[in-house]
Amino acid sequence: MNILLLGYGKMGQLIGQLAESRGHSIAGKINIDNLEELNTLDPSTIDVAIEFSQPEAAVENIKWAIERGIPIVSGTTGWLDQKPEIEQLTLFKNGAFFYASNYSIGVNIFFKVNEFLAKLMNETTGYKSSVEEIHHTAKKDAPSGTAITLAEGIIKNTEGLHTWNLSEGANEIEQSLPITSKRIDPAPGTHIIRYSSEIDHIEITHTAHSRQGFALGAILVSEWIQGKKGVLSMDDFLSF
Ligand SMILES: NC(=O)C1=CN([C@@H]2O[C@H](COP(=O)(O)OP(=O)(O)OC[C@H]3O[C@@H](n4cnc5c(N)ncnc54)[C@H](OP(=O)(O)O)[C@@H]3O)[C@@H](O)[C@H]2O)C=CC1
Ligand SMILES: O=C(O)C1=N[C@H](C(=O)O)C[C@H](O)C1
Repeated sequence: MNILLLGYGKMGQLIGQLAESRGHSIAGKINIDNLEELNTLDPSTIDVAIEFSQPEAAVENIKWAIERGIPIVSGTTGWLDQKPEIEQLTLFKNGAFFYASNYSIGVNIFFKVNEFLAKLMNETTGYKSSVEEIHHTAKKDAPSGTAITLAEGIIKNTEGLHTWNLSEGANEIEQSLPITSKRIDPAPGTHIIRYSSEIDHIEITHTAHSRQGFALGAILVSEWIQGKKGVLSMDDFLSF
């Protein structure tokens, strides 16, 4: 595949290295300071655009690819209020748009375990649920996209929980799941789900040891998306 990297920071660089080691070529490495390079590219030579940039840049990057008929695999977090607009454009242009808040296979297994645990906990009383995420200090958004996906998985399966809130103290909000965000270097990404009662607590944790799992997942999805159309997600890609 010939891959265009939209965003060439920590993730873009790792994806580039890994993609080349799998025999793919890189059509371009686009950052804020060389955006004009996009005008020199021939879209018909690009098999996929992989987008890991920043919240304010994601929508324009994704639109750029969809409008040129290039399948787009996006991992940028913190812009999802505009996802419906992107989904509409994808369908209108008969394009291919893939989004995941986390491309690691381990985290996607963790998402399933989280939903299963939430269903079990919904059958009992006395436990308070919460989410904690820990990332490096350069992260621009909070809570993490992964923490939001985890919170949605809990809320969907818990009677009486209707929303989530970014928790900065001990204050509890009725019918809301608290998410705590911590920024500690060099944490690539840790997510903890807790159910606490007076008697005990239950905790499940996913800890990324590096960014390798995110990068590999994005490449595997980019290989898989070839020839596909529509709005796609990890549920389409994974068989579990
Ligand atoms: N879904 C997943 O599995 C994962 C998602 N992420 C998400 O991916 C995103 C990127 O993460 P990461 O690589 O660590 O962040 P970095 O800050 O290291 O990289 C982001 C890059 O995007 C560049 N950029 C800024 N504006 C634009 C633009 N308009 N077009 C193209 N590139 C631009 C930045 O350039 P400059 O530095 O010059 O501003 C920077 O090089 C984040 O939103 C993060 O949350 C991260 C890991 C996994
Ligand atoms: O910014 C990061 O680094 C990460 N961002 C994603 C998120 O917001 O969930 C995924 C991963 O945890 C790393």
